[in-house]
Amino acid sequence: SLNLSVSWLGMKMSSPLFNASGVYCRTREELEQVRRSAAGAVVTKSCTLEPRAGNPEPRYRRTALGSINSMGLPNEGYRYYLDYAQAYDDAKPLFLSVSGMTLDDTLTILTELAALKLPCLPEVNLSCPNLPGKPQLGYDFAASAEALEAISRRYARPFGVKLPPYFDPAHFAAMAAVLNAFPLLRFVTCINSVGNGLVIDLDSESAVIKPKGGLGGLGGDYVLPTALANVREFAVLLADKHVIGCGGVKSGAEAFMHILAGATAVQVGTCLHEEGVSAFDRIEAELAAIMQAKGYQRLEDFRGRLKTL
Ligand SMILES: O=C1NC(=O)NC(C(=O)O)N1
Repeated sequence: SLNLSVSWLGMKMSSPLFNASGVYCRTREELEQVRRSAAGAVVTKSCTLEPRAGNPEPRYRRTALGSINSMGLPNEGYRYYLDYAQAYDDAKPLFLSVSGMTLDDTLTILTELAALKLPCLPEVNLSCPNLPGKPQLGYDFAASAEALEAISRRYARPFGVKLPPYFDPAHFAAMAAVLNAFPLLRFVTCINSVGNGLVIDLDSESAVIKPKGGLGGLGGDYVLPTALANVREFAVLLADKHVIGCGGVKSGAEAFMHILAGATAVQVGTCLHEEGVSAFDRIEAELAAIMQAKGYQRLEDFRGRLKTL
């Protein structure tokens, strides 16, 4: 029979699917819905030192090809998520997404996380594209190296990062060189939304979201090929690290593609936002059907085995 489980970094996931940070994970009610669902893990909304209301609305829109968002890191503040993690008593892995407004804030949050000696791993967000005036850290290789150096020294435990999409082999190589210098960095999640797209409504002749003149991060069908390329490139370039796939997953087919490209596990964002947590059951069943049809019993049978022409 089929086995869709994933064992990595001392954790076991019964399904390779879980939520993308930011979706179904701001409040404990949402987190509990994901925990009780068929998802194999749970990740929290990126947290900051203080609670944040985020950007003015409208700040999220579904479109025919996916989504655009400029949420602006609305969250309950890091203590809320540490409290949730302390009370969390489930075999399903819990990841804590951290996105301090400054490196110091991120280090403060991580230091308090370390002190709690919880099993949950941090996913440090280097890629929020929606803070007016703040560039995505992941596009500044020197600043990324500085942050990873400080985290490795101060947190000094296994951690992961959420990366922005890159679009040039020189950038894949440059960021891989930075990431490979940090052995405590055990996973990268590729990708965050494709930053600063502009969706225009023809009838109203207007942008569809309010922040930043309508600029926002793209998700869904728009980003699948970019997400797959980033998963593939970092799966090849990073030595002894896991790549978590994120971007454009709406069925078993895209989940299969992410794993074929090298993903250890796969996050679902836009599709989860639109469909709800039943998406995990559906996508998992579709993935199993594809594996069955191809004669694969386990994810290891095809993970990373993308062919080229
Ligand atoms: O990292 C992020 N990516 C997004 O696409 N949106 C959120 C946000 O704006 O809070 N953050």
